[in-house]
Amino acid sequence: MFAVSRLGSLLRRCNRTTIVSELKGFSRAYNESSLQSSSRFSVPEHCDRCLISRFSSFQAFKSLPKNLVDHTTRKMSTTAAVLNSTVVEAANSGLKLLVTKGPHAQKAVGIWLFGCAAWVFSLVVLGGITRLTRSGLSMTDWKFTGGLPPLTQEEWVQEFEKYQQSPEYKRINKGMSVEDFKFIYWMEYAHRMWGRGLGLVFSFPFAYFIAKGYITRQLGLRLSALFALGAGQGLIGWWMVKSGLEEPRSEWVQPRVSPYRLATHLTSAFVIYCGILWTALSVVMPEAPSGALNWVHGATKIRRLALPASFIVGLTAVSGAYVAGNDAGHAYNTFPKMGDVWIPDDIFSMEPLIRNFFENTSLVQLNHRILAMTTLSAIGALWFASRRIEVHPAVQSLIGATLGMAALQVTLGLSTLLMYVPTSLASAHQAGALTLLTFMLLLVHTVRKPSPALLKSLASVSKPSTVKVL
Ligand code: HEM
Repeated sequence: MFAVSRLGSLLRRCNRTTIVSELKGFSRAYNESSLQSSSRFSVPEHCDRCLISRFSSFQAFKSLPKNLVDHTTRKMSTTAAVLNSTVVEAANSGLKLLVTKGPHAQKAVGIWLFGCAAWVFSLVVLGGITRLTRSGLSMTDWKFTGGLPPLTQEEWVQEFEKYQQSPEYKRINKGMSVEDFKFIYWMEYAHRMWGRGLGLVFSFPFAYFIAKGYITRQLGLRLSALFALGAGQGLIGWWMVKSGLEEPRSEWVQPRVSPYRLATHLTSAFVIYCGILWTALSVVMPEAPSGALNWVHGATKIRRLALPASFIVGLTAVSGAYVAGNDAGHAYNTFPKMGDVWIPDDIFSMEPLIRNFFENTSLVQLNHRILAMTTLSAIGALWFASRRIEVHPAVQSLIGATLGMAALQVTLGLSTLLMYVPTSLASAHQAGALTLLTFMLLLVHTVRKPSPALLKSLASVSKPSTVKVL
């Protein structure tokens, strides 16, 4: 790594005198370097090769003594070979690569999976806006493969007539015009089609990569499970919408989807998102980034704190789904007190007791507040503890960024509540929850257990400071 970065700066500066002196140092450094015995598992093999060929064909070197250039090139090739054989060794001794056929395949599959994760992210946000603009109950039927929207005025009128039979029209939107109906219909239609689009964007490249032989059995099984979850998500979505098309229990109750089904739909979306993102990270980063052995020990300590913190973030997000599902954000629009009190007196007014946790506006909101504050404290504690732990600087920065995101998310949640749930803030708060989950996932992935091969090789390096960071 030392050599590659030296060469990189050499190529950038391109000044002949500097090049000559750099080259001499470069060559000397190679001879003396402990690099050949150090390990570096995720070596981008193609980069080494590409640098070597760039090095030997670089115009400015043509006028340099041939033996110097040849010597350095030979040394570089040897080092690359040593490093790459370490990769193979690592693979043979426990490092499981999810993608075969080299770095090009790894990159292609990684880009595809990160793209799919971004698609799911946007789908969740679009779903949130659909709910917040009360558009989610505008389509009164569902086909697995979808269908064309109404194209003529006559078809729009027919579709509108179907909507007029729904409890939402009768109790909330009575008197709505066809033009207004078109808006809510298009919102829901876009959400459904975006979901189906994900199915295509996921399955076609998946089939292609399988045909090319890039996907290992383990990755294939994992992605098939995620695909099944995605298909199931469509069914859950319709199961949720159906509950909103049924007549409410009493005439005083506003028609809305079941909070249980909404929470299931949202939680499943979070699980799919995290599953794809984790897999994408594992594809492009098959080995935990390490460095010196003491950083690996530090990472273990961070992992012990980060895992429970991630669990609390997940729980807070699910509790948020119940706040949304019960429209609980429209009550107690004050903070830190709920109205004039700290704890409303009706938090256990429903029978049986357990129902209060999922259906009682007061308790649902109180739970979300408590969990949100616990999340912020847990991440704050993680940040504080990490300052005393010797760990890779990138992990340190990631923890700082996660704490910043948690603070932003709490601010967004408070603003959503205090401003009576405007669509813009509420959907930013929802996107914030996903972003916070992304940070936590990235952190847990970065500090995951290194492979036995990496541990062994780090332990064999006597001077940690000579091991370069990737
Ligand atoms: C780390 C902290 C937090 C996380 C991870 C989080 C997560 C979530 C999630 C996932 C939702 C559901 C969004 C949707 O489906 O539209 C939600 C809704 C909500 N959250 Fe939070 N939240 C946090 C903090 C807070 C705080 C501190 C408050 C205010 C006291 C708050 C108030 C709300 C409200 C009012 C809603 C309902 C918005 C709606 O009806 O769309 N949240 N939260």
